Amino acid sequence: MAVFTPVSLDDLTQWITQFDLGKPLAIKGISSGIENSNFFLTTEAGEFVLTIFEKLTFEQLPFYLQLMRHLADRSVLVPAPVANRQGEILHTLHGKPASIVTKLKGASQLSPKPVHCAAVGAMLAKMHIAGQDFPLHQPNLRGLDWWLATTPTVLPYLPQDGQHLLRAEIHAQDAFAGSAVYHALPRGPIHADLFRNNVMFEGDRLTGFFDFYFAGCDTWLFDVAVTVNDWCIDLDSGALDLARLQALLAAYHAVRPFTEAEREAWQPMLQAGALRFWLSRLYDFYLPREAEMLTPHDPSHFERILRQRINNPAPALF
Ligand SMILES: Nc1ncnc2c1ncn2[C@@H]1O[C@H](COP(=O)(O)OP(=O)(O)OP(=O)(O)O)[C@@H](O)[C@H]1O
Ligand SMILES: N[C@@H](CCO)C(=O)O
Repeated sequence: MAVFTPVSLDDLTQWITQFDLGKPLAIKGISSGIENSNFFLTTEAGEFVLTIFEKLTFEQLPFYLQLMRHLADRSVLVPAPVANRQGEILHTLHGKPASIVTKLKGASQLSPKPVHCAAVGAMLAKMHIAGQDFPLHQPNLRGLDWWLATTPTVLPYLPQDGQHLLRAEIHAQDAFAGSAVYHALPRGPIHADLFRNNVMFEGDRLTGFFDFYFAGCDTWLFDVAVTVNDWCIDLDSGALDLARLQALLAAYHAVRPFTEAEREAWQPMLQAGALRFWLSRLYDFYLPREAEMLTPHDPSHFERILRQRINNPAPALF
């Protein structure tokens, strides 16, 4: 159960008239989300996803929704926010921020093969290029500043060897972020959470990226590292799967060639991608927010990935 704010067809009868979507025909709560109340909505115009935002505010949402609109307008496969007749894409329903976006076809591919990784790599590169002229700016809110602030909060919960690893890695990442190589990295809006459960496929055909609510402006290579650390690994050991890795990187590189600085930064960036999710999972595990509904993700998964990246450096980027 993850619909926090119920919505019925009756609630929509009047509300939906601000859009050119015809009459609402069916609405069904989606159970898998943990951040928002999501619904599949069928109207005379087709199928959509209605979201009521439970935590994000009216001030925070334009960056995410406008970014999706911007990318969709440039043929990147993402849900397109639907505007009302006034051209607005952020709405109010039951007193909370709400959006309607197009529904992606298909389902998540949770056991990806190289062909799926290649599709993800190519679309990610396309997304980075398409985001270059996006006019709004928001930093990656789960970037270095957040890692530095969160580390002392979670350190006391870790055993000695975990504390040692976390201290060493945060120190290394702080130094890396001050380096000339880091400052030479190309950057722009990134998804920043492109895990297997945030991409849809129909068979082997990618139909879209979704869940942009961790997006922000950061290095493109960080996005690639986060994506690789989920799509191109053996989930039990955290070890890289070279066939999937090669497929994702080659497809990305064919659309947007990696730069020399990115080649130099690849190893520390893979570690940064692992550190980010180790920290957020530690935080959610040891300091759960009030009224947290679901079991937090296992932090040790990303500790394993971080140790793997340190002990078994990835092949060089081409
Ligand atoms: N545009 C879309 N098209 C098709 N399905 C969607 C779309 N948006 C969301 N979904 C479905 O709704 C589910 C929950 O969405 P989403 O992951 O964005 O929610 P969330 O509340 O941010 O959850 P979480 O934080 O767990 O990722 C997805 O797993 C997916 O099945
Ligand atoms: N992808 C994140 C969850 C937030 O979307 C994780 O696996 O920790």
